[in-house]
Amino acid sequence: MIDKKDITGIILAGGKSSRMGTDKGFLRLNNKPFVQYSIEALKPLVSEIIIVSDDLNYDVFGLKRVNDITKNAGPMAGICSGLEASSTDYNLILSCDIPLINSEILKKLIDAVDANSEIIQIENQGKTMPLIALYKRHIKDTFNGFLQKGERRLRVAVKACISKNIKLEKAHEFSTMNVNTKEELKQIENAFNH
Ligand SMILES: Nc1nc2c(ncn2[C@@H]2O[C@H](COP(=O)(O)OP(=O)(O)OP(=O)(O)O)[C@@H](O)[C@H]2O)c(=O)[nH]1
Repeated sequence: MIDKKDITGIILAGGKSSRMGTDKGFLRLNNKPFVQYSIEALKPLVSEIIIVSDDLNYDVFGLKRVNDITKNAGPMAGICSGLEASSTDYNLILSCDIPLINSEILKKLIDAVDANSEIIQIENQGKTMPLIALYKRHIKDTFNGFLQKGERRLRVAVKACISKNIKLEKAHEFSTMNVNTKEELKQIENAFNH
């Protein structure tokens, strides 16, 4: 079992939010900003939390915030900026649009650490989730190589690394739901209130 002091939490909170139309991290569920759910899920498991966003409004959470090194280049570029700022070998990476996430799920990623895997990601109903995943810091070099070639697709870069998937049991399936649209926001509000 790796120690908390060797793990950094990295939250991606940049991007265009073109489908939602407003910054997703500041959407609210039960009056709490979405990004705060990611922060609270990470907190018991990591030594430091870094938010990757050019938006100064995220400073309100009192955490380390770093700007994107490569602008408007999507989540893979955001991951590189976070890993560049991290001082630990292991890094739990989360998006800011998964307000039902919890520490129990993230702990499964930590428990699955082995000598070889560079990326350990959640798999839910056959879908892998590279934005609920544990990354070794050195994979930023592979990712930067892809970005330099103009390849921005995170899934393509993940395939080039040694990765392992952790399948979620049925009871947890809803916890990884992400919100991209106003309809999905309504769905998650309904789920939360029932
Ligand atoms: N730091 C950073 N985070 C990003 C970037 N692009 C996306 N993200 C984050 O990655 C996660 C998944 O984002 P997506 O839903 O794929 O993209 P988006 O730009 O937020 O939204 P769409 O424009 O609707 O696709 C969210 O937490 C975003 O905040 C980026 O360029 N930089």
